[in-house]
Amino acid sequence: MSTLELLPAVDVRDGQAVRLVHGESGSETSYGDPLAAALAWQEAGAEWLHLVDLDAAFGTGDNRALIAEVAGRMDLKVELSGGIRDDDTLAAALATGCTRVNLGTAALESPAWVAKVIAEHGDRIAVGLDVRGTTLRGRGWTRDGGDLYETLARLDSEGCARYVVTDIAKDGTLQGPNLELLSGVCAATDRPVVASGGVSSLDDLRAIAALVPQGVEGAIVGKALYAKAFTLQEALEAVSR
Ligand SMILES: O=C(O)c1ccccc1NCC(=O)[C@H](O)[C@H](O)COP(=O)(O)O
Repeated sequence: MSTLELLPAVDVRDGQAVRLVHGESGSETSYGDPLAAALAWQEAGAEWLHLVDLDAAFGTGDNRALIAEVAGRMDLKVELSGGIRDDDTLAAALATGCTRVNLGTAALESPAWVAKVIAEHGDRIAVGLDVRGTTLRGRGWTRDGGDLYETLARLDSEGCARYVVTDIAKDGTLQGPNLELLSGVCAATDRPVVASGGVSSLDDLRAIAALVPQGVEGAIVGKALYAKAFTLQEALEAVSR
């Protein structure tokens, strides 16, 4: 059985590392300098960083220069998310040298463009399936965007390499991941799944790791690390086999 990958999260709003509750704009808790946070996860042994431009996701500006600086300073693999919706924003994201980008809104609103960039960039494109129940949400998780399983079937047929699955009701709440949702998505696709939202404890990570045989490849951890529920070293140890 292979090890669950861990992706500590650095979500950037107005130049600061923050965490939101349910992804809602205005619910920010600030955790200071994004580069310092990213370097801390890297020094603690992270192999991945999940880096989000929340302003770009919400349409309240962007942190493009800062995101490029953080990504450029990392020796680890970077997954870049937030507001990547067209050729310009995709080119800027890929030019940071990140390992892959995570498309959200575009997969709901611009399916033809997403199919094209999946064909062009393959494994460098992941799609974020951000849901309330089984309804997808786009535009910084503020607008409904269709049915999870219908969209998943379409993206599978277009060759999407991987999905980042977030239960918005859990995100930033420290209430534990939605294991049922993760199992449901894994049953519906043969592509790897990255779990996101709600991790609160090492037991949550062990529960997600138990889904690796079903197709879960990784877990994003945000609030729990900032709240010091456990250290990254403890998390890496908990999911290594
Ligand atoms: O990833 C996005 O594009 C995004 C857009 C709008 C709101 C939030 C967004 N991402 C949030 C995250 O990726 C979180 O960092 C992640 O789900 C961690 O959640 P948690 O462990 O519950 O803090």
